[in-house]
Amino acid sequence: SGVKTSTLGDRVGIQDFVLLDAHNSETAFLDNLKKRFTEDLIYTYIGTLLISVNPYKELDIYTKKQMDLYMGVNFFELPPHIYALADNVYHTMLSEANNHFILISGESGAGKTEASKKILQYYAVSCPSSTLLDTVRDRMLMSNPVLEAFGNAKTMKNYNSSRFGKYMDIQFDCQVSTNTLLLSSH
Ligand SMILES: Nc1ncnc2c1ncn2[C@@H]1O[C@H](COP(=O)(O)OP(=O)(O)OP(=O)(O)O)[C@@H](O)[C@H]1O
Repeated sequence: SGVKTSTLGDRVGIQDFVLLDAHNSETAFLDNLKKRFTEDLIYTYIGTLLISVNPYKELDIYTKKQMDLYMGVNFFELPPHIYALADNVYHTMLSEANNHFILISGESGAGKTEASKKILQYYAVSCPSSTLLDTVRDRMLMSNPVLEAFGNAKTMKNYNSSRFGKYMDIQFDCQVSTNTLLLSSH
């Protein structure tokens, strides 16, 4: 089949496509995604890239407990998760002291907006806290409904489709707290 069972974590199919024997087989690739998806495992890595399949239902994987679990953990120690990616980017930024970006792409309804919200929520919870920062964070998280109210529309593919591209710039101060969020629409 070209798919071998991982010995780590969730054990359904393979968690990282780098381990797929049939690395040039689209069928094996899709089979693995499907196998994991039917077990509600929506995330799979290709090395440090993360593939996400929209579950179109609420999953119990975005709790504070899950966030705590992924904080500061080695990328490949736990099952693939968007929190692992967010955490990895954050810590790489700290250790390399330079800018990093997360590029989220996919067709309409793929779950890009939801993914960006999960990342923001993760940073809101995992970064150091103070009264001022909490205010900035709340504003940051609450900016989404405002932008969606102006820029989203119901389409055939997505009942809440963003009709604009989104660029978010999260700036951290030297105490590595979230500082500012700049948004621009095109
Ligand atoms: N991780 C998730 N868990 C549960 N539901 C999700 C998840 N991701 C997406 N969805 C569901 O799918 C819908 C569409 O997702 P989203 O709006 O993020 O897509 P998009 O890729 O941003 O689409 P567009 O390009 O049209 O704006 C969401 O409103 C939500 O109902």
